[in-house]
Amino acid sequence: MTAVIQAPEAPAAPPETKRSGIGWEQVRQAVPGAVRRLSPRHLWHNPVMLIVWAGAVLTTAIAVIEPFAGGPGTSGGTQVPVAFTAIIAVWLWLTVLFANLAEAIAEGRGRAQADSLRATRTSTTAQRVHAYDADADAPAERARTAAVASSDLRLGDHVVVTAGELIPGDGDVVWGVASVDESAITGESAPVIRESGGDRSAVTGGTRVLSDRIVVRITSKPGETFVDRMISLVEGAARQKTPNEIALDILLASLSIVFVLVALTLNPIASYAASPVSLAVLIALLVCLIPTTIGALLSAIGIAGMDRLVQRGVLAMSGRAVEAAGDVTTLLLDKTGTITYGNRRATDVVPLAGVTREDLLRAAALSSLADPTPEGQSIVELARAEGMTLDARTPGDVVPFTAETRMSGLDRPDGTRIRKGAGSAVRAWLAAEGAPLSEADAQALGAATDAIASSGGTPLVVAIAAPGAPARALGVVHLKDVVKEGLTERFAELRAMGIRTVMITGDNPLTAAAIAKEAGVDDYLAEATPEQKLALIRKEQEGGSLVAMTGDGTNDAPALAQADVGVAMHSGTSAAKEAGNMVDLDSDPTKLIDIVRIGKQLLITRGALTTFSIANDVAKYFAIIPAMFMGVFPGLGVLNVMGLHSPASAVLSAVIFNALVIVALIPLALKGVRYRPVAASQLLGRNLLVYGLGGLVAPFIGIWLLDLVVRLIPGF
Ligand SMILES: Nc1ncnc2c1ncn2[C@@H]1O[C@H](COP(=O)(O)OP(=O)(O)OP(=O)(O)O)[C@@H](O)[C@H]1O
Ligand SMILES: [K+]
Ligand SMILES: [Mg+2]
Repeated sequence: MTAVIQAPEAPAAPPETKRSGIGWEQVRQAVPGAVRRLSPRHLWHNPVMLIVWAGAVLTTAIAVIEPFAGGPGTSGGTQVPVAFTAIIAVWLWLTVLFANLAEAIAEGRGRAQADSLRATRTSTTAQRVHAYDADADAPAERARTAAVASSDLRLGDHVVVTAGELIPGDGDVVWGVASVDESAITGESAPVIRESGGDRSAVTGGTRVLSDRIVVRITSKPGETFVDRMISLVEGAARQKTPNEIALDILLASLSIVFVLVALTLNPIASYAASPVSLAVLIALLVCLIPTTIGALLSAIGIAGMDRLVQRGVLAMSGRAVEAAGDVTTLLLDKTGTITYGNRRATDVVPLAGVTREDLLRAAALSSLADPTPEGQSIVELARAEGMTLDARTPGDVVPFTAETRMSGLDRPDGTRIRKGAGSAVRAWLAAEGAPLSEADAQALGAATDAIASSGGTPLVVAIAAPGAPARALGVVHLKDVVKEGLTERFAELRAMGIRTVMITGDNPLTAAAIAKEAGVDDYLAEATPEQKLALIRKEQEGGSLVAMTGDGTNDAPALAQADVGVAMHSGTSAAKEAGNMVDLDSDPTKLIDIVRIGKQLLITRGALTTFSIANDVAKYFAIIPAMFMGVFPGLGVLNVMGLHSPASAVLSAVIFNALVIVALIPLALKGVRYRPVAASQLLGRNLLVYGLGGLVAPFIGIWLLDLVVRLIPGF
């Protein structure tokens, strides 16, 4: 492994996907695919290889006709060996084959994983809800269900899934909480919690419910599920060229055309002194000069980059996102569930003067009975744990929590209205009710919320407006959350990569500051609404930054869609997963370090091999031209520094070298060049030195060695 950076808790990849080098078995399995790709239909997308293919066809035709037209004759004034054209033709075909092999091996790496994913798509029976019985206590009991095949489920259907059953399709949990075994998809054997109301509501078809019972709303059609997308991703079927790849392709094609012209001008020059160079030699020379190395490996590099991400448990929906990750300068992270574990729970209540602890807790719990968020449910649990009895029926009109209002509540049938939420939101509500806080209350409330916030907790202020009495604040609920371990070191690594981390949260500035300090992020934005998150990303992008964002909530979705790299947590809501262009199966926000490293590695590998390829081609020109014409222009013999045996052996050696270089570089293309988090300029300098200089020197040594062997062939 070249990985300099390793996740402290590296997730276990499914066993069949644990692989680093290339085995013979992999090569053997790729050969049929490589042969199939010899059809021009497939090569159409690869202009450089298409030229080689056309050259191979032409040379083959010449080799077939030659014997009837009186042998190969002379080329550039020298006698050409009898088998010359045929051998060149064989090596040109091999050149195309090697290029195809690179791509086929790269694609083959995902096949085993695709097969095991396909196994999760087996049809199951789903308990589809067709009616509700309003008198039953809990939603799962109210549901009247009928068994249908999972393939018959439609968007918006509700299904009940009970412990031991497979979840029949992708969806969001709308009622209940369950532990789910997602190992079929993530390879991670520890069960995960999926629950309604919060940011951990998405479930995936083919995973198994281990405990309890949930109601799931189906969010994807059969055939368009997450697993379907995952399969086409790991198989590379959905792969499209990125704009960068297209640009590079155009550059390589233009270079090839220049070399076609160079090859064509050889004859008018040579013919002053001798008979023209044969067509087979011209084609061989052309293939040596055009950038075949990078042309052969370009798509394999892209596929391998995607594959490396899959190995780390990240599904990239586009190659473009992977490339963007390599250039990311700013990383925005959601606080709750991303930097913290995300199960914000009520641990305590702080009543204001003149309010009993019991009154405060009862009001908070009443307003939370119909609040499905984990925060709301935890308040009910706290009240029950303290011995309070609460009627479970929804008592009045629910005011649901939204990220915009930062508040939720209940309007009871007797006219009492209870609100709980962020301090600023509840204060504004009180003011709107015509009962702003008294000086003393404001001070006491401020002290209580500040104390909770500076410890990193989230304070929820509770207020009540009973009929006939002025509205008033009752006190504060303390929601506690825990910062994930090991974040500080990982953010430091990001800093070393030149990436600024910014935490964005809907929470108040004090809590945000405390958590930001504890987690070690560079900056934070507090009390951010979804619109502000979006605006922040736009602002960063306008300033020229490439922005990555990780998030899990529905309120993160617009920002995830706007970010250049939007990494949705697999545990998050369906909306978040739809909006982003990557999904992290392990729901680990620091995975972005791996994503950035893999993106950078992809860009560097492509750059390094392009440099090598072009340097190589230039060197080949100077390596073989002197040998080719030494018979005609004896002066050129001086330049034949390697003492190549004959023009024919020089050309053949160069063609063979050109083909073998592709094979030699397949492992590097698939594995990626080494990456360390150093300054970009340093990296560029080092790569130019290694791959540029290496590319210049390698042909001289390689062709010289091959010539020693080729000269043993009779006639050469
Ligand atoms: N169930 C709830 N009822 C009332 N108020 C809530 C509830 N949940 C959260 N709040 C308040 O709303 C604020 C915003 O919460 P929200 O979960 O939307 O933040 P966010 O934008 O997702 O940011 P982050 O997830 O990073 O904390 C919280 O800080 C809290 O004060
Ligand atoms: K070449
Ligand atoms: Mg959130």
